[in-house]
Amino acid sequence: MRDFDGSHPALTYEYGSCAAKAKESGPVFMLEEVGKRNSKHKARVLIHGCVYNITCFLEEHPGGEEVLLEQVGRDATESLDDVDHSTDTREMLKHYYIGDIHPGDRKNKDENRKCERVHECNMWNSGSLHL
Ligand code: HEM
Repeated sequence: MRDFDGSHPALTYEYGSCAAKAKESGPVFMLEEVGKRNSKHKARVLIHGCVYNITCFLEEHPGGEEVLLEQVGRDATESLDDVDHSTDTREMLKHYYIGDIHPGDRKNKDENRKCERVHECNMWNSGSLHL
């Protein structure tokens, strides 16, 4: 019989005490790694030196799924910046943040840019969720 007290360890971390425990930045990816094994079911992109998993957003994108799929596994910075996206887009990206790109794979203009993330457990009091 499984000893299960109803609290999954991962969920405890994510939604319980993550504010105290969560690291400020995520894992570091090599560009090559971001480019591997992407699909509609696992869609990662690099934007300004930050790595995002946008799988859940593909179908929601107001500009269509296709344009995002073309960027999957790549540096989508220019394509994103070429379109007149609102500041909401930047806010939204924080929710999909999964890590940083290795400093050796960063473009110069991304050097001092800090990747921002939203701690889901903190959404209610961080002001990042506008009700
Ligand atoms: C992961 C990256 C992206 C996110 C989070 C994102 C998010 C959004 C959001 C929230 C909008 C609604 C309008 C706004 O608030 O600006 C939008 C619109 C749009 N996006 Fe993106 N976008 C991304 C990447 C791209 C890329 C790479 C392209 C094109 C190559 C693109 C093309 C468009 C277009 C054409 C619209 C306008 C749709 C319309 O008003 O009919 N987006 N996007």
